[in-house]
Amino acid sequence: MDASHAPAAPLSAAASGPLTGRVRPPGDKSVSHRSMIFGLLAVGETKIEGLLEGEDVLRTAQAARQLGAKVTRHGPGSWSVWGAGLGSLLQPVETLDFGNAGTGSRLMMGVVAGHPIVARFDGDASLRKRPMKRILDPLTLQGAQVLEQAEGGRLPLVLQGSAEPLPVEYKTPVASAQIKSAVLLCGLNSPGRTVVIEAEASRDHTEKMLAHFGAKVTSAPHGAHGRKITLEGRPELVARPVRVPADPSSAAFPLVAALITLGSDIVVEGVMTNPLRSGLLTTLGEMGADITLDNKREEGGEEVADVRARFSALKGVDVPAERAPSMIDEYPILAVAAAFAKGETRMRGLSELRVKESDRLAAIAAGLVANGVDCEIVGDDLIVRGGPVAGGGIVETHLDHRIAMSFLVMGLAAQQGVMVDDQTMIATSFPSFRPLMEGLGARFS
Ligand SMILES: O=C(O)C1=C[C@@H](OP(=O)(O)O)[C@@H](O)[C@H](O)C1
Ligand SMILES: C=C(OP(=O)(O)O)C(=O)O
Repeated sequence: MDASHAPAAPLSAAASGPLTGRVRPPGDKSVSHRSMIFGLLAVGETKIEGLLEGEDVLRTAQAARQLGAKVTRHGPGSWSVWGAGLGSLLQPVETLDFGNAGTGSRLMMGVVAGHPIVARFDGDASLRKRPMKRILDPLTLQGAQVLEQAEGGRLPLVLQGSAEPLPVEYKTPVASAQIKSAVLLCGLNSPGRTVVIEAEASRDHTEKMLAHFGAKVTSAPHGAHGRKITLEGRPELVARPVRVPADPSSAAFPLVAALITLGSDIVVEGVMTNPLRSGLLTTLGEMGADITLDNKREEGGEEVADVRARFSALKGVDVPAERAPSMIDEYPILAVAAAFAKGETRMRGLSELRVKESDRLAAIAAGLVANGVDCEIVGDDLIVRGGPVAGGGIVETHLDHRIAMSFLVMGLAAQQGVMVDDQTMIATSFPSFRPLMEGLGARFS
C-alpha cells in the first residue's frame, strides 16, 4: 500500500536531550528523479549509486519502466537503468501514477510531450490539487496536445506528445526548476534549439545532467539573478554513471534539530552544497547558527561537504525574496528555527509555497499557532516572532512530508513536545527519517 492510501498514523516528538553523532541522509530527491529519467532516455546501462529509495523516486522508476526502460535494483541505493533511448519510448499501457511527486510527474510530462505517444498521468489527493497548467502551457507551444484534464489544468490528465517538438524560446513565469526541466526534456527530441529563460535561477540539476549524458547545453547569466539555458536538440545521449549526493533538503531536519536542542553537536555527512540549493545554510548563518563545512569535495559532479551543527542562540532575520528559489523546500524547517530565535524573522516572497504538497504557507502558520508561536502572514511574507516554544499542539500535515518532519523537529525542543496527525508520507522523500533522528537522540513515540 502506498503512503497516499495508507491510514493516517500520528507520531509525537518529545523534548529530547542533546543530539549527538554523525549521520548521512539519503540521496538527493531531485538528482534521483533525474537519474531515472536520463537513464530512460540514454542508450545503454546507467548505473546509479546512492539513489533515494523514497516513494516519489520509486514512482518515477516505475514510470520509466512503463515507457520502455529496464530498471533493476542491485542493493541499497544501487540501481541500473537500461534506457529505451531518446525518440524510442514505448506507449504506456497503464496510467503513470506519480503518487505524491510533483517533480516526477512534471518532468515526465516533458519527456512524454517530446515523443509520439499518449500517456495518462495521475497522482494522490495532494498531487491532484497541484497546478499543471504551468507545465502544459509550454509543452503545448512545443507541439504536445492535452487530450483530457481535470478542472484548472490538474491531474488526472492525458497528454499526447509530438514526434517532432518545435524549437521554442520560453520564459518561465515563476522561478521553477520543474517548468524549466519539462521544457528542456521535451526539447531534447526537437530537431532545433530550445531556449529557456528564467528571471531567477532555479536548481540546475537538469542542465548538469544533460551535459553529463552528452547533450550540448549552455547556461549563461541573464539579468540580475536569472539564467538563459540553450539546448541543441536530438543529441546522442550516452548512458553514464550517476552518484547521488546526500539531499540538502533532508539534511536540513537534523541540522535545525541540533541548532534548537540544548547541548547538541552533530555532523551531517556528504551534504550537497550546490549554491542553488544552499539558501538555508546562508540564512541560518545570518541567524547566528554555529554551522561549519568540513571536508569539502566533489561527488557525482556536485560540491558536497560534511556539515557540523551545534546548539546555537539564534536571532531573527529578514530573508530576501530573491533567496527563495535556493531554499524553496526549506521554509517549513526555517520557520521552526525562527520560532526558537530571539526576535522577528520575516521570510519574503513565499507565493510558491502555496502550490506545494500542501498550501505550505497556511500549513506552517497553523502548525506554529497550534504550538503557541506568534506568527502572521502578510501578503506573501511569513513573519515569525520567536522565543521559548510551548508546544503541546497537534499539527495537520495535509499529505505534506516537509510539514510533518518540520514539526516533529520542533517537538524535540518544545516544552511539551509536538504531535503530527500523520507520518506516513514522510516515506516519499526521507524513509529513514525516524531511525536516523532517533540515532542522534530524538525521542519519538
Ligand atoms: O526540480 C526539482 O527537482 C524541484 C524543484 C522545486 O519545485 P519548483 O520547480 O515547483 O519550484 C522543488 O520544490 C521540488 O521539491 C524539486
Ligand atoms: C515540493 C516538493 O516536491 P515535489 O514538487 O516533487 O512534490 C518537496 O519535496 O518539498
